[in-house]
Amino acid sequence: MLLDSILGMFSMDMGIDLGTCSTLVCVRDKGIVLNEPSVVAVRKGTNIVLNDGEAVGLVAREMLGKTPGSISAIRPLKDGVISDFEVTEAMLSYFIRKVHGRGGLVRPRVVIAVPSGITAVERRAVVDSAERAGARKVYLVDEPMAAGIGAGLPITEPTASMIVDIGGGTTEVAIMSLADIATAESIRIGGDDMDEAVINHLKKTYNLLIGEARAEKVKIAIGSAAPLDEELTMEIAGRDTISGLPRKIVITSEEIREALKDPITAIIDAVTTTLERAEPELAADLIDNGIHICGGGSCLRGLDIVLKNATGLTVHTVEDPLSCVARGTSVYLENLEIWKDTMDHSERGWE
Ligand SMILES: Nc1ncnc2c1ncn2[C@@H]1O[C@H](COP(=O)(O)OP(=O)(O)OP(=O)(O)O)[C@@H](O)[C@H]1O
Repeated sequence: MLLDSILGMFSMDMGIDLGTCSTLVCVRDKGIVLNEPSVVAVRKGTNIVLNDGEAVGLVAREMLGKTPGSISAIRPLKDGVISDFEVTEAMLSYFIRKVHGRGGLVRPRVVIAVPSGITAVERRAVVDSAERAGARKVYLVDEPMAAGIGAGLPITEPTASMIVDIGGGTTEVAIMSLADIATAESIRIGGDDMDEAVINHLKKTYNLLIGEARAEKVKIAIGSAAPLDEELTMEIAGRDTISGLPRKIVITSEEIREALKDPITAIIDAVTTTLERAEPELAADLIDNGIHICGGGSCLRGLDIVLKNATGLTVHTVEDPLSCVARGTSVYLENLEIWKDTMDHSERGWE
């Protein structure tokens, strides 16, 4: 333990929100120092990362449009968990190197936020990947706890705090009290499923094929969960599935809302089931404390309204909803000496 504290002085310990869409890294006393897409550019059909392992994150996304054909973009996390180990390791290793610098004397300790619903095997995979990517010691925290702490909720107090974190691949719902998760639900549905719903709608209704990036743009530009004061329209280009030729159409926010119904209903169901399973005392606290929503998906117009209607509780969107998990990991870093024994961690490493 003493050795670890001394080593800590020579390494730049970091907190990582390893997300399906983006990865954020924060460093003690410096806040968020990296925020890049969780994308890796590899030579097509292989796991070889381009540019000697440097084609990761923003660089990978930029390279994509420029040299199509020989390069494929891999998102190594799916539904919030690692779907491609080798590529995740390459990605983590690049991010750790970028933040820590090659000159770092000692390998860093790393706190990683993971979905609360992942299996022990999946947790192990995250630890192994981070260790091989250059971490000295790896600690895991549950995403809802990190989100609660990052949002400044009183999760260590004897009152209920409820977090709904809607990410790209997962939605995490948790009721917390006394620094522990009392009831939680993690579903593998998030913003990516909304994009897919947009793609399917356009294919089915207009025989128009669009890609994921364009579908995400539609969702962000005119997507909603509840009726808007002023409904919106948008022109969208894609490829006609019958003629094979490019074509443009105009779509409305009403039809996109209808298309998004399934993933949104799944999110609402996860929230109501969690509430139904909560201890009555904690459920009662939530009448005053309300629900806090975060993650990129919480920015969808009207999501707060449909959640309020379904639960009867006040719904607050946390400040800076995309970075609250990362901010929470940085609080864990600050308190690592006190909290580390309560956290899931790698058995190897020096202590
Ligand atoms: N304004 C917006 N309206 C709707 N959705 C949005 C908006 N901004 C971002 N998103 C969506 O939020 C999702 C990404 O959220 P976030 O960065 O919190 O996920 P992540 O942490 O990478 O994923 P996960 O937690 O599942 O691993 C994407 O699906 C993105 O399209």
